[in-house]
Amino acid sequence: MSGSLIYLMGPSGSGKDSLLDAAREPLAARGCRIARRVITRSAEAVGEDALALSPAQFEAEERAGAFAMSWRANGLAYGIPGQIDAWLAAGEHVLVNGSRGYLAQARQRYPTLLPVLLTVELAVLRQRLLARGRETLAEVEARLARNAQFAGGAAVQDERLHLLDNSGELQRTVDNLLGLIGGHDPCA
Ligand SMILES: Nc1ncnc2c1ncn2[C@@H]1O[C@H](COP(=O)(O)OP(=O)(O)O)[C@@H](O)[C@H]1O
Ligand SMILES: O=P(O)(O)OC[C@H]1O[C@H](OP(=O)(O)OP(=O)(O)O)[C@H](O)[C@@H]1O
Repeated sequence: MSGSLIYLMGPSGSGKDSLLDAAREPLAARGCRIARRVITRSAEAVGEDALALSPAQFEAEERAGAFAMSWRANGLAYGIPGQIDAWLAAGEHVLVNGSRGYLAQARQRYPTLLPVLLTVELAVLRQRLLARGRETLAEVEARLARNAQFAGGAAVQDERLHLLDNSGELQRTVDNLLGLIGGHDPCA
């Protein structure tokens, strides 16, 4: 039987990378892998353990069919390696750091995916983006504006969506993610 795909989404700064880092070991213990993303962001950028490619390299990989999923946002290109299909086919569960803007397309390819939306109060979001210090003030404002476009939109009103609040302690969010996943069996 094929494994389940957990598609994690959330605004920039909501804590997706932090959550995945903190949940890595307990997820692995439940037979759930976290896909390593390919991003056209410099390798020095603080944050997740993603593979950095230049835009030209990314496009070449994309054309060659290297990605199971790929999208553009925040002036960057993001890809999920095609390797996840082999993992899923082998019955392994896979968690990906996805995009709200790409959810509909992701669903077309993986109709049974489990969509999880990480949420955080707006004031906390702004403060976390500023404290992270990775983006310029203009880039932070652009990310908040992108988030405002999603608020109330189809991707966040979907009744199949599982909401996970990360306004408080990260460990509580980790526990809630594990509970959510366990409750839907993929990584139980
Ligand atoms: N529950 C939390 N409490 C306090 N700070 C957090 C929490 N979750 C994440 N952060 C911090 O918020 C910032 C954004 O988190 P990050 O994981 O980079 O978000 P994303 O990957 O969604 O853009 C980071 O500086 C991180 O340390
Ligand atoms: O359509 P959206 O839901 O807005 O998502 C667009 C992209 O932004 C996020 O990137 P990322 O996690 O790299 O954000 P970060 O740069 O803040 O870490 C998310 O993971 C998507 O790749």
